[in-house]
Amino acid sequence: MNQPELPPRRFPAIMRRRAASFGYAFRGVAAALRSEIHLQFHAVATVVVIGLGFYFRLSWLEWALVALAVGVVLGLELMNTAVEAVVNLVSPEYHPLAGRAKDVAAGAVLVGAVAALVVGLLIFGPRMWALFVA
Ligand SMILES: Nc1ncnc2c1ncn2[C@@H]1O[C@H](COP(=O)(O)OP(=O)(O)OP(=O)(O)O)[C@@H](O)[C@H]1O
Repeated sequence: MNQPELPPRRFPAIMRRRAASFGYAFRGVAAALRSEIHLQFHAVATVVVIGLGFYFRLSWLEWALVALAVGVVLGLELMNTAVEAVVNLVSPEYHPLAGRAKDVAAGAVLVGAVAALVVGLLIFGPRMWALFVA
């Protein structure tokens, strides 16, 4: 008896496209890390914060807050890098709107960094105080 004809196997093709998208995203992160000094600084700060987190044995909730803060800052820094690249592409010459776009993108990073600083001070501040001062 003839077997019923199976539909074409599309699942692997979808998976391949997803994997390619992840590849492009990782390539973007790597390119930004190579070229952006601010992002390199945040990456080093992230490694330091993770080390401190293990040293001070953070709770799950504290790890969650730290992860959120780190993710927000790194994500905004990447978005800022993307905005700068697009602005440089479409407006290499001076234009007030180009300047505003770059300033606002930089402002977004600043807001995220201040929030992350507050989280860091609340979580690590008392522990540092107890370690070095008290
Ligand atoms: N094409 C432009 N038109 C108007 N103002 C600009 C333009 N390019 C940059 N600026 C102004 O100069 C500032 C610094 O721009 P720049 O491209 O040097 O970015 P940056 O924040 O120093 O980033 P990075 O150091 O990561 O390259 C901007 O925030 C903006 O105010």
